[in-house]
Amino acid sequence: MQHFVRALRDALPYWKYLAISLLCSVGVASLWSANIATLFPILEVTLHGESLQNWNARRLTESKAAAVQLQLELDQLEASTPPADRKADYHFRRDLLATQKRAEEARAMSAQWLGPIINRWLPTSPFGTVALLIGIIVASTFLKQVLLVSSTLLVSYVSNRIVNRIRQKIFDKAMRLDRASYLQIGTSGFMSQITHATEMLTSGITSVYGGAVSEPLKIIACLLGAWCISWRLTLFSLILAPIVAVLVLYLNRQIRNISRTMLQRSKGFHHVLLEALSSMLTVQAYGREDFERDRFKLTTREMMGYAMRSAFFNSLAGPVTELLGLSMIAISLLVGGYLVINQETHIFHIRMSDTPLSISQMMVFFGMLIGASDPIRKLSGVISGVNTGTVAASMIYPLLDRESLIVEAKHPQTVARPHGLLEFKNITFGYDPADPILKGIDLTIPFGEKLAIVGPNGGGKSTLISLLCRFYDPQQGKVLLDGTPLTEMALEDLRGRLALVSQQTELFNDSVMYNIRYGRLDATDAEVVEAARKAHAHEFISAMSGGYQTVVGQNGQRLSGGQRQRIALARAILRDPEILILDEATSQIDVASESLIHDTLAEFGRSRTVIMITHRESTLDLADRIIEVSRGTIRETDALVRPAA
Ligand SMILES: Nc1ncnc2c1ncn2[C@@H]1O[C@H](COP(=O)(O)OP(=O)(O)OP(=O)(O)O)[C@@H](O)[C@H]1O
Repeated sequence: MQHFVRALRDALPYWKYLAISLLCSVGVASLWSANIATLFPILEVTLHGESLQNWNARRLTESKAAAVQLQLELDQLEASTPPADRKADYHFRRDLLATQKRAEEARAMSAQWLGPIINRWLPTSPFGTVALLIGIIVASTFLKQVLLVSSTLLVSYVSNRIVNRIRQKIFDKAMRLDRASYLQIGTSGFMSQITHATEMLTSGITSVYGGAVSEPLKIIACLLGAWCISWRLTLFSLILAPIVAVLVLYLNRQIRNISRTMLQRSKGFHHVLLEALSSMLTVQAYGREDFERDRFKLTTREMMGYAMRSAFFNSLAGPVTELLGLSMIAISLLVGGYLVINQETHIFHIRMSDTPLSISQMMVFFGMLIGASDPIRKLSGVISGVNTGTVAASMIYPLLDRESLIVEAKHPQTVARPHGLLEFKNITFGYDPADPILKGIDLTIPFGEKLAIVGPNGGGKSTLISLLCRFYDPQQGKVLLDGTPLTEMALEDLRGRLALVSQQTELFNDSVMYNIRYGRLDATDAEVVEAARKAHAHEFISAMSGGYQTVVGQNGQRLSGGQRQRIALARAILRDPEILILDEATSQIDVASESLIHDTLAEFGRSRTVIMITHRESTLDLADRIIEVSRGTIRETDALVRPAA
């Protein structure tokens, strides 16, 4: 719940909108009960066929006379001496007379107060009065709807603003989180949070700032109206409320549990969806369409099962809360009917009213309870909204609070541009610290060197590069640029010096121009073309019908593997980095093109450090030095791997 409260607190910057919405809700609630209260004069006028002026004057006279009469009775009673065995009756009667006298005095006072208003503003004919009151009801209903729409729009605006901000924060978190944590949550985890969880949160916030304020206000306004007629009867009619509250609490817990499970399963649902759609080639090549369809069907069926359970408990919430409304009305109908028919003030020796209730009072009392039962029913929707919001917030906020394991330096140090020396000092690192991949690595790379890294699959070559990019920090030892640990440099500064062309070429589903320019966003078209020329990509790009505006498809799937690699290389060249990292970056490029690219790299590499991970012997020709990474250790070797001349 505390996370949901945080989401609600996020609305504080929009307090003006919420304050206006609250005022609208107060207006709606007041008009809601006022409309019902207007029934009273209509009934009085219709039942007695007299004008309101007469009715009020009669009420004033009758109440004054009744108060005088009650005072007389009270005086007589107090003058008498009660027998010893009737003392309780004596006190009861005296209290009753005193209360009734006070009630009649209050009624006389209200009639006196209302008199000038009624005389001045209301028509004198009974029908004119009824017509005017109906006109007032219609106008106030219209005003109530305007206030309702305004309040709904304001609350929707605020909840959508909050949720947009939260979506943005989750996205930012995905961008800034360290790689280990990112992989742990997974793309599907982030997708489910950004889509499903935030949607649930919107519904929760809207419920609280919308229904959780306006519906209870309506209930309070109506119960207050009923309270004014008979507070004892109002309390009596609420006798079943505690039982209903226990049932609602039980349903709440069920709905919350199901919502939590649904949200967790939605991650699996996104996972299956993402995996199947992004690996379509493998799915189709292996004829696994039915297999994937079944997998998807299973997750959707599972989701549907939970959705049905959620619908079941949510649909129960309506009848349960309606039970409260119904019980209120049924009890008050029974008791009220008895009191009015017999013109009594007590039932089963329990006092329900000070003076016997009139038919009009009883009708308005019922009207108030019926008026309260509708928002009580709607409250069930609010409760389920709050539940789903609570669950969503309990998933979202821990993610937002998650700190990246890659900590930004508080006081970043500056390193010369270009740097002079890159060092890996006594590096030990494992994705699982108990199982190190790199063990006590020492490596020094002077600026301008072209270093080739070779070694068996899984030896730790890419891992070494990940440490240089600070995707991970080593458990032991340091990576240093000119003696400054990378952990003490600004991350932006460090990564601004690097360009990585990784094994899995990642391209965006946009134009070739966009993909190359991603290396340096302010590059001109001419610079992009120049970079493409250096990567020997210009020829094939120009040959395409759209040229540089050709859209490459999702992850560049409309291009060949070698073409994708050349675009990625152009992007890295455009970045003009201090350290160019090529992780099997030319593995799919044909031999003729590769030798041309090597010429480019030889030229381009003169003013920067180039680190090449490669299994290709031809690439080794470019290197000034070759090292082998195997089983977590490095071996510096020239003769071992360099092919014989
Ligand atoms: N994110 C990760 N989480 C856990 N283990 C990982 C992760 N990435 C790599 N590994 C493991 O670390 C080891 C080294 O992997 P790495 O990618 O560094 O090898 P490599 O030398 O680059 O291999 P290749 O030549 O096949 O690219 C492997 O055993 C791999 O299973």
